[in-house]
Amino acid sequence: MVATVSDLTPREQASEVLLKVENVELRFGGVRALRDVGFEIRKGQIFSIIGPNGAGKSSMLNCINGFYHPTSGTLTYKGQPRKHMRPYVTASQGIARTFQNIALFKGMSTLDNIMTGRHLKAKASLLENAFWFGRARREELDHRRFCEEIIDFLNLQHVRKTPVGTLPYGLQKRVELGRALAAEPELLLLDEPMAGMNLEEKQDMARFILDVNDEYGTTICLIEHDIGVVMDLSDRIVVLDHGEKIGEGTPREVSNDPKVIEAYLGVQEQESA
Ligand SMILES: Nc1ncnc2c1ncn2[C@@H]1O[C@H](COP(=O)(O)OP(=O)(O)OP(=O)(O)O)[C@@H](O)[C@H]1O
Repeated sequence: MVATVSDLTPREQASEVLLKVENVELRFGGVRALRDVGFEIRKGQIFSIIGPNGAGKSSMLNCINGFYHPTSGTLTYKGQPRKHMRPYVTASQGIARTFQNIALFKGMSTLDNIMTGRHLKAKASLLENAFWFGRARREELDHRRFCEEIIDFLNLQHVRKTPVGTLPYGLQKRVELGRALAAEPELLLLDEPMAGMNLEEKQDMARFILDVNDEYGTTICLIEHDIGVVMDLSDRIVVLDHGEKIGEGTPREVSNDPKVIEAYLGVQEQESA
């Protein structure tokens, strides 16, 4: 069941629905990765999707960015229902993502990796780019300036020229966030941004996620197994289990929901004890 408006805070009620997911079903042969899933993400929210391994979280993110196409159900982004949209089209409409396993160009520098996030913003023609004159030259300089701002924002100045493959894991994750931000997304999908990080790296990443949401006004959809982080950051949480939505609400509502405790939070506590 999608949350009723009365469940939302006044700030959330005042903001428009950016993404509406209705009755989404996703099958891989006999596997039903998602079953009748529905929720709404409002502009400005930090929205999290949680649940045990194999619950369907990444599948949901892949449906949102067009990597998978739901077997049935509807995704409506900015009021427009979408049908079989490819990732580059969703990207051009303002949806960017990071991946569970870092997907960067390891031999390239931090700056060059972040610059790759700008390619959809390029308008210069092939000819202009080939000879690097006129619009191509101006664009390149603008993109570079924009990426340098992101590097400052994410505190990456000291590694701006370093090949990312040589950076510690936490910094690589931060570069990946920078590359996603370079696309100036309205909706940023983060797939386990804290995975494999130590406590200090997690605290840094949590701070950056809050700052991105606050300073850039970016709406965030987060998948994360670190429940402490999820509870601290999220405005709203949806809980999946075996492809089904078993709970939704504020962090407080979700953490007190017996169904969610039984399926996920209780198990998490036992594992970390
Ligand atoms: N490309 C695929 N082909 C076949 N089955 C898939 C595919 N992608 C996902 N699945 C199946 O769909 C189900 C949901 O997987 P998904 O990766 O979405 O779960 P998850 O909640 O993200 O898990 P985790 O927390 O371990 O990343 C699993 O049973 C998985 O094996």
